[in-house]
Amino acid sequence: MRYFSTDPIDNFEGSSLFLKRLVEQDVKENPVMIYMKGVPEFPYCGFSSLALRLLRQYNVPISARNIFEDPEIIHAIRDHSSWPTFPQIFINGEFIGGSDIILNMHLNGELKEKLKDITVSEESK
Ligand SMILES: N[C@@H](CCC(=O)N[C@@H](CS)C(=O)NCC(=O)O)C(=O)O
Ligand code: FES
Repeated sequence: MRYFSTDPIDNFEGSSLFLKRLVEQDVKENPVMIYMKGVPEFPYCGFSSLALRLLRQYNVPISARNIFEDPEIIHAIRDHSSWPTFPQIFINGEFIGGSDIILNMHLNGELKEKLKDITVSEESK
């Protein structure tokens, strides 16, 4: 499980262009990316917790970012997905949806299909 922080980056952190690029990079570089409320160990909200719990059943590397860490990132994420609420899940760069959608896809087998080519690399085991 990878968990990102915006802290170590101090050049143009906080600017809307920086955050837009950060989101683009997140979803490009991380096959399963979740923007959530809280950190994976302590989800702040049941919706984020549910989405994470479902994704964790598939033994794929999951990357997460806490939207409260830098609330400005919320705008960049919403601009990228055109989706208003959190959590937001991206798989292979594609916006998938929030917890309702992930739950439905888990139940109908679509999530398994979407995640089938994503493997856990040695370093993230
Ligand atoms: N039905 C939504 C539930 C998520 C939801 O309603 N999230 C709300 C409450 S956590 C939200 O993000 N509201 C906007 C905000 O808090 O900025 C889903 O499927 O993901
Ligand atoms: S933080 Fe209240 S419903 Fe998610």
